[in-house]
Amino acid sequence: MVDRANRPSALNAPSAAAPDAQVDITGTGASSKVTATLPSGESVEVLLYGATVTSWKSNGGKTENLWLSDKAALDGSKPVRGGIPVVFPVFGPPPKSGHATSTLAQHGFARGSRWEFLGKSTSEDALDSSSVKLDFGLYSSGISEEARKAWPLDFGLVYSVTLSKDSLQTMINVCNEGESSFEFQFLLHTYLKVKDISKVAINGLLGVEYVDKVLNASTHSQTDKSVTITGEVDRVYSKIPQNTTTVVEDGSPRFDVVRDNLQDTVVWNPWTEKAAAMGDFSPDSGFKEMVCVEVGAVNGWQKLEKGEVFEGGQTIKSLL
Ligand SMILES: O=P(O)(O)OC[C@H]1O[C@@H](O)[C@H](O)[C@@H](O)[C@@H]1O
Repeated sequence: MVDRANRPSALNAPSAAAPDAQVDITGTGASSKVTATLPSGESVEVLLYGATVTSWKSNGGKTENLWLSDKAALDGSKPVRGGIPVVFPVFGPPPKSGHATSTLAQHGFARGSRWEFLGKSTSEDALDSSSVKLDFGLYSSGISEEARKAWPLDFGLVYSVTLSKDSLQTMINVCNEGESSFEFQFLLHTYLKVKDISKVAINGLLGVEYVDKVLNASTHSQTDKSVTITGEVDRVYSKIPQNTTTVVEDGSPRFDVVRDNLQDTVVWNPWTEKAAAMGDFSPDSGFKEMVCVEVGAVNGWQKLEKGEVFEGGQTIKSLL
């Protein structure tokens, strides 16, 4: 169990980040964000609202890897359309009844809550001069009254975002701080930026079963080596045996998405009509420049007993 007294905080964290990595906190209220930049130019930006990573630049800061809608709300008025929203404690629309999450909003409350910046924490990786680790926290006491009423359970989340030269790692730590067990789902809703969706192939899912949300939630098996996107795609791949999913663009590997203690991956692209129907999705043609590859634990529920901790996440490697 995470000991509250020992949680890192922005005030008392030992400054173990890469010696020259620069970390800035800018903005106020719901628009506050933390930016970290490595001496070699790579950077990451995390909005405290949702602990949403809104930008990740590699290649000396020259290549943006995440798609962010031109109309994404960055003022805390609604979850961010783009970047990496954190989905917890339920994925998609919650079960209609009979589950503790039933009255929560789609994708839960974590992406719509203001997180705390806990600071630059010590870790072996962070001692490497080419990486910096930022920790964010969200606790039961920090969510809206409405969310607390809908899910009155005591939890602590610590979300760690580690920027290295060619990769970004995002890991969640979920702790049950209550007196009884609870169940949850978790997902990292990553919007990857691509140049041309017609040239994108997603590999690493061959033979995996998926639920196709576009085809009435029917179950299928991935029979092609690559998933290609030529229309709306909304698939939940489950129990994936291998940890790496590779996004290939124009024949060359562009991203490796490596799951850590997570077995599921959602592939989503809204395509023409769904994109146009979302008020915060812009430009309308933006679906041609993004694909969501969302790692998670969304098949069934993760159960945590009192005091137990779950850890899982991803490392995305930019292969340019
Ligand atoms: O509009 P939202 O709530 O951000 O959800 C976007 C999409 O998120 C994906 O994860 C879901 O599989 C889709 O069904 C959903 O449409």
